[in-house]
Amino acid sequence: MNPCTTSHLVLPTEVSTRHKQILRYRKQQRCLEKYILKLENYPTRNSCLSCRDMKILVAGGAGFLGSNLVNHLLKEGHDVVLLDSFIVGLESSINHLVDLPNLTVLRHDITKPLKDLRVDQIYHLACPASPKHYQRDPIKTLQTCYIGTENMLKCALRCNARMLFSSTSEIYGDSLVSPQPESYFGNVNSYGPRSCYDEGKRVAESLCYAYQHMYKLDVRIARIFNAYGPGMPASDGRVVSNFIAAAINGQPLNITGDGSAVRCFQYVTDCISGLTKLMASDYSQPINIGNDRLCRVDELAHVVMEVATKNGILGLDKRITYSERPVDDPDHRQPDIRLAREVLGWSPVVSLEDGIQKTFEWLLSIQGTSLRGKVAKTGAGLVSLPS
Ligand SMILES: O=C(O)[C@H]1O[C@H](OP(=O)(O)OP(=O)(O)OC[C@H]2O[C@@H](n3ccc(=O)[nH]c3=O)[C@H](O)[C@@H]2O)[C@H](O)[C@@H](O)[C@@H]1O
Repeated sequence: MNPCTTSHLVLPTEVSTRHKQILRYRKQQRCLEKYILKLENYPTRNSCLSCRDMKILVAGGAGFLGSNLVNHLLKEGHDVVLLDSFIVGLESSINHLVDLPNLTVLRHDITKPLKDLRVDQIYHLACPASPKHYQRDPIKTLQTCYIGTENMLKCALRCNARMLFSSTSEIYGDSLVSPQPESYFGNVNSYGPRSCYDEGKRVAESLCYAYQHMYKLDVRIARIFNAYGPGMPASDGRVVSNFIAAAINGQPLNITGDGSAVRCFQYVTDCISGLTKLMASDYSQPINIGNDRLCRVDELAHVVMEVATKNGILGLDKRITYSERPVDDPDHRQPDIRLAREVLGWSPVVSLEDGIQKTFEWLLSIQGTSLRGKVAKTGAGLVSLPS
């Protein structure tokens, strides 16, 4: 047996690694200090909700929706604590923000207990959302949905903060009704490859309401339908970024299935405005946030090809390939957004064509941009960026 592989041996390199970890941990503790909850100083919920300078925690803040939300909240003048495990979320998605004084970035996996952060509101968006990512480690996805959500709820409880949970259209499964109203209970396969996400989000909704029931915690549930836009990396794996990235690279657009699956794609700024309106509202039941314009997947392919052609990428006509449809891929997904219109006064405003054009321009602009490693690690698995 190679003695170097036995676990009780401590090699010199490990000693120095441990030392570095301790130093990083101390540094991180110093950075965390200002967020440690002091109950006597804590403002009441009502007094802080109308302020523009709230401290807001965005879990999953380096993800596609999270990074767009952080951007928006910073522009609104809030202090933002961005928390992300950076397993799916990309450091590059927040590189342009890290120098801002009112942003703090923490590397933290929400399945681990959370330090006492003092915040007024929590947007809990931390979970891989692309089937490619959430199916890679279904156990971790389930843990993130259940344990992670419970850790966020406990944090909200300690702070007396309002928490918005990002649920999903996937909780309706392969829907038997269309469009899907919030009252529809869904048609979900509890053991298929998507179940870790679908059932995970369902149990997380249930957990949010259990906390509301038991502890009067103030929760908001947004069921988000197929968002896309700038900030969704080419590697995301969802259809819009896959199609646009393929078009930019002059590759065929690959449809999984026969192209007849129906989705409704919402542009990211519409989604963010839906989330912030929901957070500011008094409505605590689940609410659909989506665009109700129907689009078959093959129609989306044509929209992307048209946009690419307009932008000077030629020769894409009929460059579509087909491959096997994923198991349990929902046939027909369309949000019923009457409730969001009525209760939040919200409806999507960006057309599919405009949104695809903007996303196309963004993906084109970041081609060749390499990731800059601005986020420093700490030994405890938490990271703080210098503000
Ligand atoms: O973005 C979302 O809101 C949702 O995206 C996925 O749900 P899905 O609708 O399956 O999203 P995509 O992976 O983008 O697939 C949409 C359709 O396009 C097809 N597709 C996907 C990728 C691709 O390269 N080509 C392609 O034809 C899929 O088979 C599916 O029919 C996730 O499962 C949800 O968690 C998430 O909430």
